[in-house]
Amino acid sequence: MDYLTGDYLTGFGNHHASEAVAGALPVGRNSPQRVPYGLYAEQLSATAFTVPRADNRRSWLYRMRPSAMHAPFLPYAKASLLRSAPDADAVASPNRLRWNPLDLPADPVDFIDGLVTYAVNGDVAAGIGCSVHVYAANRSMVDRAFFSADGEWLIVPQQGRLRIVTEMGVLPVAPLQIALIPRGVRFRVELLDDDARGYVCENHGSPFRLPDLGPIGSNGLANVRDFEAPVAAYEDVERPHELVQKYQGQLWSTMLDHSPFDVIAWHGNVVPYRYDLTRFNTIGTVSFDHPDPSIFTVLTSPSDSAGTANIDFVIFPPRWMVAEDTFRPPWFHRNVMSEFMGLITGQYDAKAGGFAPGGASLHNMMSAHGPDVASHDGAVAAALQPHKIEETMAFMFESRLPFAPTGWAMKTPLLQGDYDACWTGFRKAQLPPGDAA
Ligand SMILES: O=C(O)Cc1cc(O)ccc1O
Ligand SMILES: [Fe+2]
Repeated sequence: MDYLTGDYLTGFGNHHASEAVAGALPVGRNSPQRVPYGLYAEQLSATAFTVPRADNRRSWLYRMRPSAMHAPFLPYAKASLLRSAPDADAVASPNRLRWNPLDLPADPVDFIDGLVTYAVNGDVAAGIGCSVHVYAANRSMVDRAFFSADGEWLIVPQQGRLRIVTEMGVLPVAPLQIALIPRGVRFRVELLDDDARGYVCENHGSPFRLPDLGPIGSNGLANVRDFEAPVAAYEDVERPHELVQKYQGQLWSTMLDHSPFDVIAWHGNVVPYRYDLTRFNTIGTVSFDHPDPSIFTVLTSPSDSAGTANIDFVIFPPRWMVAEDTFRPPWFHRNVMSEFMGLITGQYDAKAGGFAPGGASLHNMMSAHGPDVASHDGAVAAALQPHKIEETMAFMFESRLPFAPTGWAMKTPLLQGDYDACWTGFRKAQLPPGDAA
């Protein structure tokens, strides 16, 4: 199948149904006494059974063997740099931090072994916060599959196209698209190009959903119809397969004597999906002032406190800048929320240099940040013609919980020792003489 073609089930939060073999999906009941073809029925719950109907998420999978048929998981044999909170080596920092892009590997490395955690927040066991990982890989996963019991995975490719094989079907995903793999869903990442690099937000809290639109109305931002889930697809492979899971921040592994991608049919609203960020209907000011970046929210994981997200996934897409008498780039600010940023392509309008595609930055709760000197001075001097910011895509994982950078993230030479320097040398404002207290 070509990576951009194929059939997809569209919409967000829908109850879908799909069968790869005619007659495999039971009709009128979830768990008949005898499932067609001797398949095994299995419910996958992403929310508690009793969550109110509008937020309740579960799917039914009809597979060749029950998932339960496996030997005990043992600690993963290789050293992994994946972490989740609490992590004794991850120490909260009030400092502004920025990293150069993660190197692409020289030795053969697949998606699982190419993952490293940059920052963690919340508490994985309590089901709050997230873990932010970056992957750099040059090999497809072969005869092995992965799932996270710790949360759903929002995958943001930065370089290299991926073919993500999941229990519910196949999702090709390229840079400027995102993929979401629900908690517990097994997947395998194959590379469609020589190398792949990207970001992952592992969400330990409530599943991502679309933000409310308020006065924007019934359309706009990420539109419901642009989310694509795969149709059922399976493989009938009887070869040893390694199944790796992330459980409470640690990797565990077991062996199966078959491929776990043996789901013939499924229905429900727990689905992997992809979304093309270039379809985002970007909205901005047509008068004055730089709006809060919440207008760029693609997905939100709400917390128990209304409007105060466990995590927001926010993008900074190409857009027209037309504001009059306005400092157009992001303003200086100190935020109660904490901001982890990455760059997929191009240049970010608050930073004239130093923030490269594949790099990352962290501005934690109440840390003062904003445009660097060059971006500030340029924006103050600019003739305010309509101007299009083009060929760029930055993003932010914004959370109510401060991020703790991992031990790896604080020790790596990718951490820029001189990041604070981008905010030195601002000229002092000149007051009229004689009015100081
Ligand atoms: O810090 C950043 O660059 C992200 C950001 C962008 C913006 O337009 C307004 C506020 C904000 O935190
Ligand atoms: Fe910010």
